[in-house]
This record gives sequence, structure tokens and C-alpha cells, in this order.
Amino acid sequence: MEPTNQNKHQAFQQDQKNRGRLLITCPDQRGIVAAVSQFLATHQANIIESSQYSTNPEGGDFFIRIEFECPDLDSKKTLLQEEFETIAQRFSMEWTLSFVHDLKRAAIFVSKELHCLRELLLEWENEDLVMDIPLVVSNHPEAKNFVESFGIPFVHIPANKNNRQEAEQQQLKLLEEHDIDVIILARYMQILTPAFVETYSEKIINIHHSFLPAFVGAKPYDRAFDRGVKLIGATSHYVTNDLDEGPIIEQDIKRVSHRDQVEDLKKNGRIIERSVLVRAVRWHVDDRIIVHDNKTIIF
Ligand SMILES: Nc1nc2c(c(=O)[nH]1)N[C@@H](CN(C=O)c1ccc(C(=O)N[C@@H](CCC(=O)O)C(=O)O)cc1)CN2
Repeated sequence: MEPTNQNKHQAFQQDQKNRGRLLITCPDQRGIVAAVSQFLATHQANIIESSQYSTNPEGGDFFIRIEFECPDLDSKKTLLQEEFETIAQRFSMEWTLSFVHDLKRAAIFVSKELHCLRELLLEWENEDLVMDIPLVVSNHPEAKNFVESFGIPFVHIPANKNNRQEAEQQQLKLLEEHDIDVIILARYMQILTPAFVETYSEKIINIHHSFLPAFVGAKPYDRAFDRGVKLIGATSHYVTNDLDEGPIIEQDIKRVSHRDQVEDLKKNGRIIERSVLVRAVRWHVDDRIIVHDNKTIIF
């Protein structure tokens, strides 16, 4: 029996049962929008939202996100995917077709700093972040009571640089068992191995506590203080093997001054981190992000 939190968004799912989303990347050329629109019309779908971007209409890359309503969508899923493949091949498209009813299943990873975890769970609790959270994983025990108070399973797997492989074996087994779509590193302070990153490519979202590319790696606030910065920030990005250099999803900043000590930078930084991560996760679960050339297009 799934934990009670897994039925949390049933009203939303019922309301969105006929809602689909197409994300497309392809070489720019005439006829793309016409072909996709015709495909949707042929299947009685009505376009609710459409947004596109071209790097160069004379021969660049084209990106489009279309959200649509389609009667009896559940019974048409396989047909739509099979028939769209013909159009995709004609235009050399990379594409995803997703169904809003099928909520993303997010695993949250956390270490000792819990402010980002708290923000995610509170947003989820008030249904401003619509996803399932089958589990929270931590390499420290502190978050257990808070997480379980939401009816969400908490798993403590002690992970550090000396037992990384063994810890990740346990983590990956859990992620597979829970059919996880996206992993959120909510100030999880362990570097993931290439094997882990490859398994969940473009599906691991991190919050880094600096305005990247400044202060990559550990202890960015201490280094920012030593540098005498006048701005601090936070960056949410997809995780790659290049530490904190994955595609940036969202950033924000705040002014600081010589009067601010390291603890003041951290206190102000936590406010930025929380809001930046929630926006990044919301855009991901709403299928509003395309990754291209280590950058993101946000619709
Ligand atoms: N493969 C990747 N793993 C992680 C990334 C990434 O971009 N690629 N981002 C980090 C998050 N992070 C900063 O935001 C970060 C976390 C931890 C460290 C670090 O040096 N950790 C040490 C151990 C520290 C400790 O045990 O207290 C280590 O793992 O050896 C640097 C940056 C998350 N993972």
C-alpha cells in the first residue's frame, strides 16, 4: 500500500486528465508548427498554450512547448506517441510527449541544512508544487521527524566520500523501486559519481549556494566573504559530472555589504536558495524546460 501522501493530488489529476504536453527540439525550417498543429487537430486536441523560440530562423535550432487538451487522452496515449514519431522523423525532432495526469515522482536528497527541504515540502503540502514525493533520502538523521510528519518515507543512508559507491548502490536501488522520475538535491552535500549521474541524466536538480559560475564547490559563502563580494546568490542547475557546471535552470541574487559577516551571508542566502530551487523544480515538473548545449530554454 502506497503511503497516504501518494494520493495527495487526486483532484488535480482528475481535472487534468485530458491535458498533454509536447516539448520539441529540431532544426528550424518552415512547416513545423503547421505539421504539429495539424497532428493535434486530427486527434481532436485543442492547444491551450504554445511557446516557441528559434536561435536563427535562417537555419538555427527551433524549440517549442505545446500544452493541449484532448478528449479521452488516456485511451489515445499510445496512438499519439506512435503517430507523432512519423512527424518527428520528418523534421529530425527530439521530442517528449507527457501527460499532466501522470505526476512526476520526485526523490529529495538532503544532508544537514534543511531549509530547502522544508520549502519544498511546504509548497507540496499546499499543492503549489504538484508532484509525488515517494521518499526523502539523507546521509544524516536530522530530517526524519519533519519528513515523516508529511506522511513521506524517510531513508537514512550514511554517505560520505569514503563509502560513496556502497551508499549509491543503496540509493539507486531505492530510486528504481520507487520509480523515481526526478531527484532534487536540496543542499545534499555529497558529490555524485558518474554512474549515478548517467543513470539520471538531466533528471537531477541541484541548488548551489552561490551565483554560478562564481564559487563552485564547497563552502561558497566562506569564500564569498573572504572575497568581499557585494552580491550573493543561488543557482539551481541540472547535475552533470562537471561539479556545479550543469545547465543552469534558475538564479537570483541579493546585495550584501562590508557589515555582513559569513553568518549574515548564509542567513540571507538561505532565503534565496529556497525560492530559486522551488521555481526550478516547478518548471521541471511542469515540463517547461528544454536542455540544449548545456543551457536551458525555459517556457
Ligand atoms: N556529480 C555531481 N555531484 C554533485 C553536484 C554536481 O554538480 N555534480 N553538485 C553538488 C552540490 N554541491 C554544491 O552545490 C556540492 C556538494 C558537496 C561538495 C563536496 O565537496 N562534498 C565532499 C564531502 C563534503 C562533506 O562530506 O561534508 C565530497 O563529496 O567529497 C561540493 C559541492 C552535489 N553533488
